Amino acid sequence: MEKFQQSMYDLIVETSTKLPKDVRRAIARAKVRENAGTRAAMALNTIVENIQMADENVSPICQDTGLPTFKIKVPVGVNQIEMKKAIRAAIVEATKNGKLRPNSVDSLTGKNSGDNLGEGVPVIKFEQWENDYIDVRLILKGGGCENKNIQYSLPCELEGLGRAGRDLDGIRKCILHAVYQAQGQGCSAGFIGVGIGGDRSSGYELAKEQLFRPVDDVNPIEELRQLEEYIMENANKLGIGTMGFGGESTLLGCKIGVMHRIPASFFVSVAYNCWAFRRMGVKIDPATGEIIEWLYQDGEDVDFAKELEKAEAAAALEQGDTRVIDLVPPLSEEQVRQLRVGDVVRISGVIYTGRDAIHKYLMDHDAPVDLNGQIIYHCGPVMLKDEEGRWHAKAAGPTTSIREEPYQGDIMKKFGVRAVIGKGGMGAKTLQALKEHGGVYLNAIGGAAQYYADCIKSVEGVDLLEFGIPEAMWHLRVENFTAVVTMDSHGNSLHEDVEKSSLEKLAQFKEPVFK
Ligand SMILES: O=C(O)C[C@H](O)C(=O)O
Ligand code: SF4
Repeated sequence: MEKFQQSMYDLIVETSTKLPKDVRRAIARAKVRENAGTRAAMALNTIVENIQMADENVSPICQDTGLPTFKIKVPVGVNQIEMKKAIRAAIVEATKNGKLRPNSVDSLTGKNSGDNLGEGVPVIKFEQWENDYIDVRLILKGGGCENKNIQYSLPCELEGLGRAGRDLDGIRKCILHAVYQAQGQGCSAGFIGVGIGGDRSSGYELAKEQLFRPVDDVNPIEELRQLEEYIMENANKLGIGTMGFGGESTLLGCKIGVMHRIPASFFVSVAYNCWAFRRMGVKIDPATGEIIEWLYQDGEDVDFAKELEKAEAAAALEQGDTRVIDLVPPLSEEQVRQLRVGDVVRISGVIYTGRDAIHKYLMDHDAPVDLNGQIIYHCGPVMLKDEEGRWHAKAAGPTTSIREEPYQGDIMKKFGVRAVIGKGGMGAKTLQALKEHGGVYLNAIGGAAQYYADCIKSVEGVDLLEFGIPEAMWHLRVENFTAVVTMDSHGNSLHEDVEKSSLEKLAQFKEPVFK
């Protein structure tokens, strides 16, 4: 087994940097559906470009490593303790090499361990089997989509859909509702795994297990096959679209599993995974530890380079009616008030990252830099220091902004911040503050971590690094950083509009389908 650690390192790097073929095909299908020229189509093009860049740079597709989860099947007699040690060592090495972001945080002190190890991290689950090889599967499921997982206890009342009872039709309603409530915040278009039955923990476990099924397999249970097909057809009618910009591609895959339950409980658990569906697997020789075969690599590969050429040609034709506005911070109130929902902005200059820890901190501390007229970027990048001690951004896409909702408006007013960049949109409190104070919300494309890292020309400084790499305030000099205005200072919010219209569309699925 002396090659096992290297094999695990290769698996981690491959999972973090290259999407498997089945996922690529699903994204390519979504591209065909999304109408050229819309914001959703533009977002999908950025996603495709990002996938391509991650391939070429062998760098993380998305900056969020998630909670690395290994599922391993071993022949009887294989030493699991040694395997665990090798996996942990491979995780540390991949983190050191910028293939993973240090993502393991002490829940009580908030301290980032710096190497992706911690109490219960990574997750490693073993099972024995009677085959003569080892099967290792890895999923890197990010936090934004994890936060959109949802569990229903039937019977229940669902907004838009009415009562969901303890039957297949009730399950149908829960799944549609799960897609609706995620909106664009889990970086749609997404994939869902559904677990029917079990208790609260085994139900979620089953839901997550479904994410290991190939996207294009067929459910062997006839009712579930029908339900999967129904969901794929109808969830895409909700009009949420890529990034929640509105559009035709909301769901890329739906896999449903079932287990027994106890008489009093009926859970439907839904695990939501973003488009950056990083899960991979290998077969391992138990004698040497070498990789015998890569999984999820059957079937046709998608030539994204060709797809991009087509998209660029279409975009050139559509350019006409899009306002593209160049912004160089510091921004004035007047400049910001000219921006309207739907405008595309291109930022050049220095922007400051700030996410959960920074927002909490700024509520009762001074800012480490003058933020007047400045732009805050909701982002926790992957950073590497070179031999001369200079920092480089290896992956830097936006994080889910709604988590900052309790703070954002107050912080914008307190420090004179004029714009925030993030993804998934923000709520009524922030919208009101944008109106009162003169501010704007800019939606970047979630998961496009290579695309945005490429816009970062230098790292000019960092404050509050004691919060850990993802939570520190990085000063990033960017060039042509592109984002879409989705909330403006005139009370308009694309997110509010899409949420409202998708709720109306959800209501069309109220009547029973599976009797
Ligand atoms: O932690 C992050 O970088 C982002 C997170 O995955 C998110 O979707 O909000
Ligand atoms: S930022 Fe988006 S793509 Fe990345 S892990 Fe979070 S939900 Fe997934």
